Amino acid sequence: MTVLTMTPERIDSLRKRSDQHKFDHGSVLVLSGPATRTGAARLAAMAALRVGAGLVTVGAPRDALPECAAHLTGIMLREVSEALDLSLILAEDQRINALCIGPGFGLEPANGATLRAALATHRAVVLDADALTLMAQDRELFTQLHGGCVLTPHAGEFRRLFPGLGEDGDGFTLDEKKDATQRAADLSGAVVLYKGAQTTIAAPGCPATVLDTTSEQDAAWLATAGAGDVLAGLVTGLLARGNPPVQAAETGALLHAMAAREAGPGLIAEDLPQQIPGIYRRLGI
Ligand SMILES: NC(=O)C1=CN([C@@H]2O[C@H](COP(=O)(O)OP(=O)(O)OC[C@H]3O[C@@H](n4cnc5c(N)ncnc54)[C@H](OP(=O)(O)O)[C@@H]3O)[C@@H](O)[C@H]2O)[C@@H](O)CC1
Ligand SMILES: Nc1ncnc2c1ncn2[C@@H]1O[C@H](COP(=O)(O)OP(=O)(O)O)[C@@H](O)[C@H]1O
Repeated sequence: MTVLTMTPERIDSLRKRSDQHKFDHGSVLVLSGPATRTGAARLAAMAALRVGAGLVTVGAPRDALPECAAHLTGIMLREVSEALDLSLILAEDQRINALCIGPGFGLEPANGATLRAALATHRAVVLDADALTLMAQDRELFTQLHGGCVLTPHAGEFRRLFPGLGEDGDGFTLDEKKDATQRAADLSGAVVLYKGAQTTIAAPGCPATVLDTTSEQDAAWLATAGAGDVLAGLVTGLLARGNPPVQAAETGALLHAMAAREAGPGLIAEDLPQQIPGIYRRLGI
């Protein structure tokens, strides 16, 4: 079994060199839901910025712009009210090289069109939460997935998106979870990061890797609202920084668990991105 560790190569890939500027570290766009539902996207955006993406922008519907502006400082803001807005932004700004869609996004039918527009550009994209549910409801969207996509389902989302592959009432052994993750990656053509105390990650045609935190009390505190949104942002930031999708998923999961250890019992989602500087310092980055 391949167990994930923070190897010297992984640590090296996280460094910034003195001859680089912000655009060398990629540009992220995180799509938000409407007013009163912007928190999840903001958590993801903060995580993407902390992990080292050069620029991070939240794309939000018009009614959500004041709420986002009141909360965001180092993160930029654009209006994305419909699919056309996203297509125009992505056509105009070729530097945006990683997207995050799903946290707090909403399940309105028009969001399916926005998701389709994102997939059509073949940009690297993390699909989480509502993006996964939208794809479960519209199988045509599922067929648009490509090798630059990373899917980050929890058990409920996995069951919806991959009927017949997810856990039944008896739960999964680790081998069963690995097998389901590999099959899901093969079916979707995307990297699949299946969340939980045992996180399994697979790329199409490759065996799954495992991050097992079942014996860790601190990691159990990740069972809190928004922790998954932070993970989605970490992976998106790592994609923007040029990591291949499977490496971005693996390094993101490792940093997420390290952030939980660092923050400890009582942690809430907002605490997780703030742990990254301390973790990087201790890793010698
Ligand atoms: N700060 C914010 O703004 C936050 C905003 N958020 C946003 O809220 C939106 C809804 O997302 P969501 O995940 O809460 O709900 P949903 O898609 O209905 O799935 C939940 C159902 O699945 C099932 N289930 C099974 N296993 C499970 C598991 N391991 N973990 C969790 N669920 C599991 C479970 O069913 P049960 O097991 O109870 O039968 C449950 O009924 C989404 O946009 C998200 O980004 C949140 O991120 C929080 C912070
Ligand atoms: N008991 C646990 N032990 C370790 N990690 C956990 C545990 N419960 C949840 N997590 C992690 O916390 C995150 C929760 O994500 P998710 O269920 O999508 O929550 P949200 O939608 O509220 O952000 C995932 O990364 C998951 O692996």
